[in-house]
Amino acid sequence: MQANIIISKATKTLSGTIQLTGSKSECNRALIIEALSKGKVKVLNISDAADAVTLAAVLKVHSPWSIVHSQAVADREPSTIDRQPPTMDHGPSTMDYVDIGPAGTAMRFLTAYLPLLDKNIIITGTKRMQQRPIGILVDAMRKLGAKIDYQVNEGFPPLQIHSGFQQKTDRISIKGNISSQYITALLLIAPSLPLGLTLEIEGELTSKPYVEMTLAMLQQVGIQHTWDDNNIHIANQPFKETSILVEPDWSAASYWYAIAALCDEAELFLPALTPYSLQGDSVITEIMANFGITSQFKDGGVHLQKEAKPILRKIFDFKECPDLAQTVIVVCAALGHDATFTGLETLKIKETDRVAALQNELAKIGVKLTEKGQVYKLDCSEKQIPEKVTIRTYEDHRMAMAFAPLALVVPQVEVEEPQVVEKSYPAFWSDLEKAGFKVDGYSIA
Ligand SMILES: O=C(O)C1=C[C@@H](OP(=O)(O)O)[C@@H](O)[C@H](O)C1
Ligand SMILES: C=C(OP(=O)(O)O)C(=O)O
Repeated sequence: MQANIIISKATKTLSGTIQLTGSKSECNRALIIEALSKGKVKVLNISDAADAVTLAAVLKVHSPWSIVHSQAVADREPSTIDRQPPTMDHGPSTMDYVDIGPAGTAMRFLTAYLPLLDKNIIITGTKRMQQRPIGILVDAMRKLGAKIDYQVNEGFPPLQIHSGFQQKTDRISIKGNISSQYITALLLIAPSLPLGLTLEIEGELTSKPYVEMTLAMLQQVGIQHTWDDNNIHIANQPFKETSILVEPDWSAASYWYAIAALCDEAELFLPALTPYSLQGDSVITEIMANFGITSQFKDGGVHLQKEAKPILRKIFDFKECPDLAQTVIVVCAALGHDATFTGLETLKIKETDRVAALQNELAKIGVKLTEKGQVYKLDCSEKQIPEKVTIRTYEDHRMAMAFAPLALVVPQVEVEEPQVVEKSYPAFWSDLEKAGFKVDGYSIA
């Protein structure tokens, strides 16, 4: 465990260039595609995000092809994978064991992918991962023909995946309002299923841009689909020989937008980000325009600039960009901007209950986030700025990164368990230092 760090910033100004790591979402999709394509598709600009590193290491061992598929992957230590002795429960075959830690997308994508490998594998994750629901996806995979058992609690990891997958149907109906990751997981394996797959999405679809990202990436590698009303269809079809270039992570960029929004003056360059991103979180450019941040795409990246202007927007919806919720809510709190938020339903089943975590930590500066049905209101009327605030991170990278910008308002922000940022943005603290923040107690592990 790492010691707490204390963040401070002498001036409310920001300048320079920050090179962000690759998108965890794009990279995790690309890695699964690379594996299923048996190396026909290569991944370029693999992300440093721990979740992507872990998934790459798992796929290095558990892949339908034996060639070591990319040097970057080959160099990584599969530290989370152990071959266990056979267990009595699963007959004579070897039971492999995969621990994907806190990586939600990796857990969901592997739950669809691993049954295709004809192996016996237990897949588990952190204590929190064992509380993140997966029943909807397991039910869908069972209907498709996978043999999956729950090891401890019905509906939650760890899962025992057994060999012997045989596709039983080409049509699955699946709820869309809990996590889009279940849908992405199924779409990623669809072209490799002998009968292809038609997915009927029941009810509303949450986090829709992530499903669009999946389909766009599949299209890039030659996989066609149709999407009519609620039905997405992908036939069995081959991947084309090509590469996928992972873009920098727009969710990571959001913290720099937040910092800029809390500065008096800001001019920052984020290379390689484009306005045509597959990542729905690129909508941060529009959201932050309300806080005076202009985004100019030139020189092969985006230039952020701060203009003083009144904040007029009062309602923000995060249904299509849930990972931006903490960033924007903390900015509103720091600026004392009372606002209303919707689309936060899925936040309760992410790395932590993010609504409860936000409520607890915002209370430390006297800001209330109240819940009425599906509408959340921020009340800054009793906001008070202490000399120092200590932020709990609840094993959630986004709690650490969303609250760090508060150092522009509170003289000292202490962050507990700062290593959580490794999940998606390992260089976050060193990038803050580069940008002129003082980060005391920080050491690269
Ligand atoms: O598909 C993806 O890469 C993701 C989908 C979203 O999850 P939900 O679909 O569960 O909202 C998002 O919160 C997560 O960080 C990444
Ligand atoms: C929810 C997230 O990740 P995951 O579901 O992949 O753990 C996130 O990165 O905010």
